[in-house]
Amino acid sequence: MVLEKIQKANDIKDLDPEELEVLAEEIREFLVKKISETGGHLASNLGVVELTMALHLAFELPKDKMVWDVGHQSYTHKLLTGRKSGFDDLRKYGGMSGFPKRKESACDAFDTGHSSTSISAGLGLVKARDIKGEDHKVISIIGDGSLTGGMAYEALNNASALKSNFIIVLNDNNMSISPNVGGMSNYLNGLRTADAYTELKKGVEDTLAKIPGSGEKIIRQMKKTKSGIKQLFVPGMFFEDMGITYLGPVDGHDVKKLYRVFQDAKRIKHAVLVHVITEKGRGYEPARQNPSGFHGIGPFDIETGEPKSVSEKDSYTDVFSKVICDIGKKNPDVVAITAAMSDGTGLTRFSRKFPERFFDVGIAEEHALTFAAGLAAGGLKPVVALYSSFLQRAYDQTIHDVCLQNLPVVIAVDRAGLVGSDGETHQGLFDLSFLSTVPNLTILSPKNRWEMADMLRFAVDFDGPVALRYPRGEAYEGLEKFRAEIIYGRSEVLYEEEDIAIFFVGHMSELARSVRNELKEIGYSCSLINARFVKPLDTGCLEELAKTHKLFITIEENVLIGGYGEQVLEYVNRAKLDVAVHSFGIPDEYVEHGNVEVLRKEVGLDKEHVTKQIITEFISMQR
Ligand SMILES: Cc1ncc(C[n+]2csc(CCOP(=O)(O)OP(=O)(O)O)c2C)c(N)n1
Ligand SMILES: CC(=O)[C@@H](O)[C@H](O)COP(=O)(O)O
Ligand SMILES: [Mg+2]
Repeated sequence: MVLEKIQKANDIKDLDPEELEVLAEEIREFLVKKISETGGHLASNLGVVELTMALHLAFELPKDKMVWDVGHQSYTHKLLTGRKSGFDDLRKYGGMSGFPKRKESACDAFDTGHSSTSISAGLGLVKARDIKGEDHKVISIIGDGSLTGGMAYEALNNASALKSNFIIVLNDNNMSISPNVGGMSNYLNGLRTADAYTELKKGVEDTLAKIPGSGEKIIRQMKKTKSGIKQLFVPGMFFEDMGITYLGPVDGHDVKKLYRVFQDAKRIKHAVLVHVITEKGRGYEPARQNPSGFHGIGPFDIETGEPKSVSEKDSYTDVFSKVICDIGKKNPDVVAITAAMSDGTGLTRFSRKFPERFFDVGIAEEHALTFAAGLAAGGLKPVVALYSSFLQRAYDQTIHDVCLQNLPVVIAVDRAGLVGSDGETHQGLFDLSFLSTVPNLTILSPKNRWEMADMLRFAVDFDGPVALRYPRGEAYEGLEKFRAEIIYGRSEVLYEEEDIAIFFVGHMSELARSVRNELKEIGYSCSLINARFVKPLDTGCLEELAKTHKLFITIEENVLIGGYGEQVLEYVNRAKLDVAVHSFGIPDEYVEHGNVEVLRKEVGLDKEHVTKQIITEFISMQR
């Protein structure tokens, strides 16, 4: 096997040229096999096999620095830098990450996970290199989907003034997770068909450059002209006009051509963009036919491409997806917005039913929130569905554009809490803290699938901004008999006893309920309260229950700092209530990848740990 010859970075350079094609095939076979067992990001990785090989042939690792945008397509890079055995426990707790990690390898120059950061980070590495007088190349590899994100343009704008080499590789497969959207995507479509121009341009430029004295001047003049003829010579004018040399489009599955263009790119003394055309899912027919379905996938059967396990139960996202359609049918003012995550957030169903009221804005969370604010100011009822960790991008817009004007925008905060295999960059562990500080914003979280539906209806009917937070995965079907009407700012007391009161936020219902059952079995008197609203805090409920309880317990899947528990404690102290407070949540650290149940144990959000801690706390209070 040729792949066996790759034990460490740069080993690929020792292969015979005819072995490269075999290597590409073996890598694809390896990726399909491994990801069919562990799950992971398949389609994007299959698309960049040759591109990654060419990069590894043309550059020297770890001396040269590669920054992979999002990083979900870095599997071949991991293979070529000696991490083959890591694929056995890819994305498992303690195992190899699905994203580049500096702590994992010296060949990973920058950690990624969220999109559109690679050009900024790459430019930073370039400037650091130049200031320190070092001599290496910096290459940022960004996808066409990630090029819809605002940060990429801020970085290009900044990079255009550069006077030293910086290589930006645009990996254009004409896909984000779903088909890519927007004007830049259309522009790239135009360039994609201009294959002949590259050779023509190079030929013309080479010939002109040979004219002694005036050749270079003619080329410069030609690039400045406003006439349409420039198109013929200068594809990629958008970039060229900014001062960034455009090379391409190049066939992203032709290692030799790619290698040659990277050698050309190395010689340019400013920022250069190499436009590479690849095919998402290449080499595995089910992924090629359905790249969205094979973007991020669980274990699957290689023969059929079918997932190995399918849940019969609805996820919280499924409930959102169905109920928002029902709401949309009755209320023509309801519009829905996604930032390139229509499948993940469940909005695809809405998009099919109400295409004119659905907006995929690209990977542009900041814009999504301000756009929603504009829609609301214009009299509509926007529902923006985002993952918790991607909402981090749009914090200012949430404050400045939505909440400051008290506009009735619903922010559906999906993937809140631990998400699992994607790890640190994707865990939704901060939203309660950063949203709770925002005036005018109401924050809700459902205890089960029925409350998810009720809360969504409540949020859409409410005249002001609302964040509705719910996790990845199956919607809880317990506590089904509790379905009291949702009253603004009021918690829901499920069981009222004495001594210990357990307050939980959203999907911590399952844990809180099982802890209470455990405590009841050994004779404790214990109330159970569904917070429902994290903001406003139900202070009346706290005051009332403080009269009959000695210990308040809070449970949330959010960092403890700034979370629900801290707000409860702050109020108890401020109002001088005679009750102790103990909070369970995520400690002040990043939580890595792994199975969610395993991670919950690691952070102490499991039944055994919580029960034991409560008993210890309660006994120590009695002394
Ligand atoms: C800020 C942010 N929003 C959303 C995502 C989710 N996401 C991950 S990959 C991806 C599509 C990226 O498309 P592209 O850059 O073209 O890469 P491809 O998968 O096509 O290789 C999206 C939307 C993200 N990682 N970061
Ligand atoms: C890389 C990325 O950001 C997405 O592909 C993400 O992994 C999707 O996560 P879900 O599987 O939770 O939709
Ligand atoms: Mg793409």
